[in-house]
Amino acid sequence: MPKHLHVAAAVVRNDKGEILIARRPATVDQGGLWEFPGGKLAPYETGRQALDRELCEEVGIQVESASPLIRIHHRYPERAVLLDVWQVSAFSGEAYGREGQAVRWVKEEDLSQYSFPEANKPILKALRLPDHYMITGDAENEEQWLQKLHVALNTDIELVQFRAHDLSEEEFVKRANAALELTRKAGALLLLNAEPSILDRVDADGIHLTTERLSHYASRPIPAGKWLSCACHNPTQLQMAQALGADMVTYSPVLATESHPGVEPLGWQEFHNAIEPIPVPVYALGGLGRADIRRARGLGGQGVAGIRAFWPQGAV
Ligand SMILES: Nc1nc2c([nH]c(=O)n2[C@H]2C[C@H](O)[C@@H](COP(=O)(O)OP(=O)(O)OP(=O)(O)O)O2)c(=O)[nH]1
Ligand SMILES: [Mg+2]
Repeated sequence: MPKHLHVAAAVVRNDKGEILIARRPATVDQGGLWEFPGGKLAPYETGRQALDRELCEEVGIQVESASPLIRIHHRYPERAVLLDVWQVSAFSGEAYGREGQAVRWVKEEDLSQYSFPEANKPILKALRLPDHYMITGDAENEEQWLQKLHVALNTDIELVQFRAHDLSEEEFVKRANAALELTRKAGALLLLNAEPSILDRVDADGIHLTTERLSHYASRPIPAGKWLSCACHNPTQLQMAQALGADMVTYSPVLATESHPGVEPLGWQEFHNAIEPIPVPVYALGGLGRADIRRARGLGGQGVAGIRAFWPQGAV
């Protein structure tokens, strides 16, 4: 049985929005690669305590405010690690390599130019995803629907799943192209809840697979440059989504919802237990709203997804 290491690591941002990375010495595990500063938990330390200590020891800063980002279980040939990754938004001190290692502040969009350990891949995804994910709802007509999308994008929606099971394919494509114009202007991502082949007709940012569609694929059905989201309701489906290389998943129903009466909710404990081994950003879905984002993140999720909580209700 390989040794299992619990490691706390931090994505530290400065006030220019840049992220702190450090280079691992050539001689250690994953040597020569860039990393987010951090290290192993000492006995009896919590992740947050280890984070504070390691950042002080390695890069000379004092953490003032941190929140959980993602937990990643990963198996290297030599050892298994649990990366307990935090986002640090406030700190004091000037970062430098206290152990002689190179450290750099880099723009988020430039992180992909650096080589990180294999386990870090989901961190780079989680960083680019917001903590709430809007699924589109109804409107009286197309014009009002686009108006609602516009209103949502003007508030703080950065990730949209276009879901409309009652439209014909032609109508869906037409509306998706109109939606794409709005999301592009707003700098938001648009995922289509449809067959992956729809990307030939709409150059959206990605696809959301229903659980039913998820079960039809043995490998990733869209290119790496597009985002793949999957709907999951049990641990087996989470594993299937992970095997397809999903970039994010929704997990539901965490609480009871009006849209699925009679379906037994999973509850928060089960949400946490199910997603813990899955190194993919997970949005909690089902009867949740903005007030639940902190809880979802505290339990290892990326945030909350929903229709009702985010899609403008009534006339706009
Ligand atoms: N700190 C950190 N470790 C990472 C990252 N990605 C990744 O796979 N790891 C792995 C590499 C190592 O196997 C383990 C971290 O262990 P470490 O050797 O840095 O721990 P440490 O700082 O406590 O080191 P030391 O006191 O033993 O010198 O986690 C990352 O982004 N940051
Ligand atoms: Mg370290």
